[in-house]
Amino acid sequence: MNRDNTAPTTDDADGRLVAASADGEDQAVEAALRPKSLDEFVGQERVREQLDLVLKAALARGATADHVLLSGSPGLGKTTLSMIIAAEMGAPIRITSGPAIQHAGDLAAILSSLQEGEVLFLDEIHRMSRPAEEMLYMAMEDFRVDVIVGKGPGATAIPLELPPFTLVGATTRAGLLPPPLRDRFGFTGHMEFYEPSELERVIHRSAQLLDVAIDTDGAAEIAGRSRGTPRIANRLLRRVRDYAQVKADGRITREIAVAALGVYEVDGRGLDRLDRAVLQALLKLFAGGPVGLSTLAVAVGEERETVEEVAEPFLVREGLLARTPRGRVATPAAWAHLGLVPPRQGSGGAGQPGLFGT
Ligand SMILES: Nc1ncnc2c1ncn2[C@@H]1O[C@H](COP(=O)(O)OP(=O)(O)OP(=O)(O)O)[C@@H](O)[C@H]1O
Repeated sequence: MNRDNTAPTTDDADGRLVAASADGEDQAVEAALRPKSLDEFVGQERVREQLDLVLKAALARGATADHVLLSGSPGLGKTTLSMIIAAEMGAPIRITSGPAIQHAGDLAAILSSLQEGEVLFLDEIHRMSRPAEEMLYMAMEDFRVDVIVGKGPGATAIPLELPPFTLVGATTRAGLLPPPLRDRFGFTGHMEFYEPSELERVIHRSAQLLDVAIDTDGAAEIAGRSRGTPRIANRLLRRVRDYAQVKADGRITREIAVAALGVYEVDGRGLDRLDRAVLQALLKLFAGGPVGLSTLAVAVGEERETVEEVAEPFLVREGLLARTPRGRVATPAAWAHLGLVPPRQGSGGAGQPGLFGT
């Protein structure tokens, strides 16, 4: 395998234990934990089943598999799945990413060195430069690129034939892809967040590979705090393992997992210190809102972008916070989660009586 670029998306890789994007340690350990076949890949039943058909049909025809687009949040297994596609097809894989391809020439160099049937994994495909994107259209459709030689009026396009290859594009936001690019994929798989029971299976599998003893309740406890994301589940498992080794006999039980994740400030629902600070400010200082984003950010001493991009998406997904035209509002579940009682209707607070029936 060839990795041209290892830069992860860093939008929330700021050292948080519950960040969905990969940090350096993750990258080192992940290779060992990645499932190697579709059978080993946990969850994502629909994508797995559809992909299985696509790959088996291509194998039966003796052809290269259709181009595949995988969309979904960081850490849900897009890179893993691309490696599995290559393994199932018995093909080598080349890994690169949109931000690493700034010029069409960068892409031409990669494409022209591919072997027949090779899988090209292009992470963050929505961040590729425009000229490279246009070159990719032709490469995907006709297995051909025009290499421009020279500059200005004397420039000439030299057509270059490419061997058939399978492009696996990954994006966190399929909606950002221009339709001509989206349309050139024969198969699109949308990766969903994982159910806790699926994450439990991921955790048991990883524990076995890491040679860590863990019981059912211990795995369930970690799974429930992993925000639907295998990468976070694997990371929490490693931190709980550390705790179990230092403070106990190395075996992970529910009690150990609860104590360890308490030390790391990841609560029962997977919220960390920042998430809880935002909720606490919203509830305690603004009686549940509505309150403007900037005001909320000042109250927690963070940048507006940090609150909006790092903390809020998960709080919204969990149904703890709502973004409304009048500002941020806490839901009844937020009060319950922090063990607080919402103010009574018409009690004069900044709350918005009636919005959630509180
Ligand atoms: N379905 C799964 N079963 C078991 N482990 C998984 C699964 N999906 C992901 N993982 C594990 O989670 C980690 C992150 O997965 P991966 O790197 O494939 O995510 P990604 O979606 O490509 O993330 P990014 O968008 O940040 O590149 C890997 O260690 C992988 O082993």
